[in-house]
Amino acid sequence: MNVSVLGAGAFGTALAVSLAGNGPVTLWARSRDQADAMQQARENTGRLPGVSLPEALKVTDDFQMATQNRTLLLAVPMQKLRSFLNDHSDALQGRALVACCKGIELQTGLGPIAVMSDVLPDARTALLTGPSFADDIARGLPTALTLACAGTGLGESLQHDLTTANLRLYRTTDTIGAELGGALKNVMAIACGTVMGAGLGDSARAALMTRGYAEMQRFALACGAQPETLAGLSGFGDLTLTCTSDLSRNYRLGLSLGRSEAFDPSVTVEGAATAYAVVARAEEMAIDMPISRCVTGLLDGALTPDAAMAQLLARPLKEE
Ligand SMILES: NC(=O)C1=CN([C@@H]2O[C@H](COP(=O)(O)OP(=O)(O)OC[C@H]3O[C@@H](n4cnc5c(N)ncnc54)[C@H](OP(=O)(O)O)[C@@H]3O)[C@@H](O)[C@H]2O)C=CC1
Ligand SMILES: O=C(CO)COP(=O)(O)O
Repeated sequence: MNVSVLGAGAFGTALAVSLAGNGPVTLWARSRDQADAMQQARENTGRLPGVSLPEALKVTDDFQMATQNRTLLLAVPMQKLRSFLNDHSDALQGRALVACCKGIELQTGLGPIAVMSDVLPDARTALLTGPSFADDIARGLPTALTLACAGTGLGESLQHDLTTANLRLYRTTDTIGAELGGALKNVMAIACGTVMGAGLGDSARAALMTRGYAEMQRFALACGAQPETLAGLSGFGDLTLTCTSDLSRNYRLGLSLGRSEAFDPSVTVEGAATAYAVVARAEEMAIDMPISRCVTGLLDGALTPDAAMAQLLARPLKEE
């Protein structure tokens, strides 16, 4: 099995480390300096410090060389996916591409699979998503993910290629459900972090997670997702992880909002742009997304945590 991971951030590096347990893996970094430094130090000191890169993992900035392999994982942030595909469209046309990002594109309202198909109509596409911190995967801790692929044959072959000793992949053909579960849970994680940062309590977080899940389902089902997918690893599973752990960057952004503290803008926080994308699309579709709307209000500075919570509590009473 020959796999390349394109994008040497925290997640790309972690996946490459795990996959190297199966055989040779190439990890592509866009900067030559970064590729050289990683190749020499055998560590991604910037994004995944403390994890040794195994022998079977080669780091390069040579895109042509990296794309010789059969399976290509794309580990760049959601809002950068389109420009990455455009920059490398010649090499990626007609290939099997597995997106590893979570989110909805701000300009178009599309998820990762739809963006890949939009830019490269001949590509065969899949999505790897679900509850997993890069650090856990890289340290070989047990992890289960969802591999979403509309084509059963390609899905089975990717599931086989990308499963490792500690990384167990489940398969689905519901690409819409997998895309939306992974995108929306990040918005809910910002909300939950805010509640915890503001000291509003564990009970409030449990309420937000549950009503957030209802909101995720409402939106995803209206977009054509299957309810079982939302209840699986890519939806409920990732919601649980991200809303309860301060290893999550989305949750940590929320903590900062709750505490009125500054947050480093260079950190990848997918839920921020996705919140705006979801609210815009929900308005077009006349879907009620009160928690997502509050998250955009918090991000804008238009709402304080207390005002957001007061807004949610003052909504008309209804059946669960
Ligand atoms: N970290 C995690 O625990 C997990 C992350 N994910 C998902 O993985 C995706 C990536 O996140 P993560 O790796 O953590 O983010 P990081 O911020 O750690 O890394 C992002 C990487 O993308 C690269 N990049 C950005 N723009 C481009 C571009 N236009 N062309 C090529 N490369 C580019 C960056 O390169 P440079 O350094 O040169 O800027 C960097 O290597 C996100 O969607 C995230 O939700 C999913 C599960 C777990
Ligand atoms: O997606 C993740 C866990 O499944 C990682 O979460 P963050 O992007 O919030 O760090």
